[in-house]
Amino acid sequence: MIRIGIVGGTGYTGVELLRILALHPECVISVVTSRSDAGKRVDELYPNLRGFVDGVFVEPSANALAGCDLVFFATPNGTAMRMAEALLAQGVKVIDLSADFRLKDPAVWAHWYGESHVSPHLLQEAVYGLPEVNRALIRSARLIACPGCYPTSVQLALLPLVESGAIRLDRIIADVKSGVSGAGRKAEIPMLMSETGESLKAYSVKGHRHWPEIRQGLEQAAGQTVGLTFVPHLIPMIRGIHATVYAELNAGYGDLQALFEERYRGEPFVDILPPGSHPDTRNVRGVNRCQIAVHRPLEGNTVVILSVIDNLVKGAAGQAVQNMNLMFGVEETVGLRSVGLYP
Ligand SMILES: NC(=O)C1=CN([C@@H]2O[C@H](COP(=O)(O)OP(=O)(O)OC[C@H]3O[C@@H](n4cnc5c(N)ncnc54)[C@H](OP(=O)(O)O)[C@@H]3O)[C@@H](O)[C@H]2O)C=CC1
Ligand SMILES: CC(=O)N[C@@H](CCC(=O)OP(=O)(O)O)C(=O)O
Repeated sequence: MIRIGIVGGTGYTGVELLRILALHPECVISVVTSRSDAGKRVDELYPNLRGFVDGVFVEPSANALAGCDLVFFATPNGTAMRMAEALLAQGVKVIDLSADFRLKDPAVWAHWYGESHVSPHLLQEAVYGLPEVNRALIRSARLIACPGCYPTSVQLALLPLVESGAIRLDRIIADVKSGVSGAGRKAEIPMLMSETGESLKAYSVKGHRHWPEIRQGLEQAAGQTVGLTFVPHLIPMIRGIHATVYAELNAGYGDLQALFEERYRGEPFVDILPPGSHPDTRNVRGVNRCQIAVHRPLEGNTVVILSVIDNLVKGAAGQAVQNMNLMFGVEETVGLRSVGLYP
């Protein structure tokens, strides 16, 4: 059995990890941390876990986590980079759901995250945990940087086009909407129901920290620089991400539906929908799945890709468990097979 530690067990991605891991046959949840709820029973804070998760939250420390085989960080940016090294030195593997190890260049990381990176050498070692790209590297990694939620939806939408040279790389547009759980559980006025409940707005148009992450992934796939406009939006739903991605086709681009079906053939968690489909976030709610549809509008030389995920599952905790399965030699889909809720 894999002995699991979760740092940040009271947050939205933390409790989603608990929900998935509670039913995982190869895991035992050994340590779950919280500073503000230390001493409280996990199922007192989250009664949905009654009968599935036993134990109390404990204060986070390398000592408390040392007996684990694997520690997930479901913490704000800037936390894992301060604790990962001590754990790795004790032979504990680490999967970070935050952005601490996603960017390879420490200067770029410092620019977008507002402080210097405290473990820059680990940026080189960390494997970007997008299994549809890095499956072989993930299997032998001891430190995984789980992709952000927006970057997961956008990269999966674009990889077949970028890898095959089907589109112009200098004018890609990603228009992406997120539910409010993407901002986490912390209390903030802009996230109140009365602020977001009947309202839709874009934000960070000038630059969002997921922009360099998406670009890094696309540039690795293309082998050259890309030009990307990324505009995130906050929409009045709890879970879900809907990406609408626009790109200009190059001459001789071929059958796009076949391109996507071929690229993701055998991928357990990417579902290419039939031609003409319009994916809906509710169909992936609570499941580790990305549904994608490829469209050619009537006019122009544009391809439009629609991509939906649950930000807390394929965009965070589910993808983290997918990585765990690969790292520990467990069949990739174990603990992750489920069907979305409808309606
Ligand atoms: N929400 C989402 O859709 C997604 C989130 N992510 C990333 O995952 C990470 C977690 O997100 P989310 O679950 O939404 O966040 P939340 O704000 O909901 O939860 C954060 C958790 O971290 C703990 N925590 C906060 N500060 C520290 C600290 N300094 N040391 C140890 N524990 C700490 C909190 O508990 P306490 O303060 O009691 O210790 C809490 O349990 C973030 O980096 C986020 O960007 C990634 C993809 C999607
Ligand atoms: C809706 C919303 O606020 N979303 C978050 C991004 C989600 C996320 O958690 O991103 P990281 O993992 O990179 O921190 C935001 O825009 O800041």
